[in-house]
Amino acid sequence: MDQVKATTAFVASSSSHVVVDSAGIEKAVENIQGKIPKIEWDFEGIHYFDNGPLTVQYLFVLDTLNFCFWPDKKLSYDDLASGLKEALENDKSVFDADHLQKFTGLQLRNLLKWPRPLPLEDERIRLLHEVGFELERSFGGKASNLVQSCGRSAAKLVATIASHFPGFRDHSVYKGHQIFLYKRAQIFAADLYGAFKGQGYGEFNDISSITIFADYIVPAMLWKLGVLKYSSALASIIESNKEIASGSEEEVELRACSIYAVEKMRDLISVKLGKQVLSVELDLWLWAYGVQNPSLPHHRTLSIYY
Ligand SMILES: Nc1nc2c(c(CN[C@H]3C=C[C@H](O)[C@@H]3O)cn2[C@@H]2O[C@H](COP(=O)(O)O)[C@@H](O)[C@H]2O)c(=O)[nH]1
Repeated sequence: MDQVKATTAFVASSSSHVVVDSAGIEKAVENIQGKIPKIEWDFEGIHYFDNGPLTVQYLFVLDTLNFCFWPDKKLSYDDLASGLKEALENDKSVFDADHLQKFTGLQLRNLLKWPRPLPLEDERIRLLHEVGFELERSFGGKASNLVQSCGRSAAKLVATIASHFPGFRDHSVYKGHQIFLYKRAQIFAADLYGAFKGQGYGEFNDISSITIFADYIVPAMLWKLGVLKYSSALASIIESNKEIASGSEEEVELRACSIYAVEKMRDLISVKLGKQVLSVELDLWLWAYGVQNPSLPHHRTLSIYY
């Protein structure tokens, strides 16, 4: 996690298209007035939960596929979470490692009851195969063993996932430097923490080391709050729904500056309000408000990472 914090700080200090506005941060923190709106994990009531290892398997599959919904105007994260939940309720073996290795695009589509190909469907299938294969090879087929092997450390969980599963290596090269963002690996740790309410598979002694999950909703919310400012060229690209290339300076800045800005918000909350807040809590607040504002323009990048 130190790499995520250090490298995103480097982007924020070198950025050309996005500015992290300290006055905007001050204002956002003042407006919070000591109360970070408390959002319940699963506030939408769409996730599978049985308090056991099958929930861990469900969340790992969910976060393997937790990216790029926007190219289909109707598809959202909720369709994925609730579709996978229903599939698991109908067949408890659906996400067994041997099944994951054999999934086809059509099967995944049918499982989610989606009438047309999913965005980046071939990549989704490749990633399911990769996860099934590596879970079987190194963790007895079970995501719960992967979690248990990390001894209640969220940072170790993120590092272990990144080292075993290439599809989770959410890195970019920016102005010659490697930048670490790890959205889906971190959100898996946060989902465990949220679903199991910090107990059992969700107990981590270092949950405060996790940063926000740099997707396309949180940057849009930070922009709306005045925490992020865009160059006029970037603002017009986002407002006109033009695609931004994966790995471009603009894309890396949007994501990295979001992580850095929320870390700065945490620091300021600690100094001004004497409270320690988790990035997980700030992320859920920002994301929940962001998705409830569908008119909020967000950047569009074809990516398997978010
Ligand atoms: N930063 C952040 N990004 C998140 C989530 C979640 C869902 N987390 C669940 C966990 C607990 C809650 O109960 C949530 O339901 C999805 N995303 C991202 O949003 C985008 C989808 O948007 P749209 O196309 O409108 O559905 C896409 O990039 C997706 O990867 C989050 O929590 N934080």
